Amino acid sequence: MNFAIERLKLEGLLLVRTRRFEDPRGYFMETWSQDAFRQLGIDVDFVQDNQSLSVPQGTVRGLHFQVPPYAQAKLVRVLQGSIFDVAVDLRAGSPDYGRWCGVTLSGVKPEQLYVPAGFAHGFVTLEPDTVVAYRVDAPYAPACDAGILWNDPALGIDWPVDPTQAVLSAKDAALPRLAAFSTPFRWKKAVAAELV
Ligand SMILES: Cc1cn([C@H]2C[C@H](O)[C@@H](COP(=O)(O)OP(=O)(O)O[C@H]3O[C@@H](C)C(=O)[C@@H](O)[C@H]3O)O2)c(=O)[nH]c1=O
Repeated sequence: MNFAIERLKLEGLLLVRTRRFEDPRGYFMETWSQDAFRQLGIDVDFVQDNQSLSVPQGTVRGLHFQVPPYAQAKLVRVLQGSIFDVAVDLRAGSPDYGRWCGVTLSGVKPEQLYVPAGFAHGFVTLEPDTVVAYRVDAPYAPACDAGILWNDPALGIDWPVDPTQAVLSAKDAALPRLAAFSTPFRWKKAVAAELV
């Protein structure tokens, strides 16, 4: 088994550690294995791989999620640089609703964050030229794209960035606060075949 999981403080949120085989050439590691993940209790069918480069340190992307029927679970890793990666529980009825959890991920540590559907996700880059890669289990569906303002005081996220230095897209800077989402979502699993 090349993977081990650590349960984080929000139910379902996992830190996935990967065995790295090092030799004089460098290293080899698996980054995802459907069989191994199933053995660990993570039954997920990824359908899309994403990658982003954030040039300035202090780039904030998030907090993002897709609403049903295209809600997404995400497996996030950093290829280069480092991030403070954050997930916010948006599952109606969850004892953790509205609570956040953050972990540092970097290109030099074989760790990934597994974020189940029902969470908003975002990160701030801690170094210039940071490359983030993640797999998602539902396709991109712009009509289902949603987000919450990264520094909504109601969330109280302790972002390791000076807010006046944070670099955001215009879209992310204009996202609503959590209080704007009054209707709880039904976080049923997305069906890729529904995409036309
Ligand atoms: C997310 C996404 C975006 N796009 C396009 C839309 C847009 O023109 C351009 C940039 O999109 P965004 O500004 O939303 O990219 P970005 O801010 O990097 O969005 C990502 O943020 C992180 C935190 C996540 O969790 C991801 O799920 C995703 O929402 O890429 C796709 O074609 N496919 C996709 O899956």
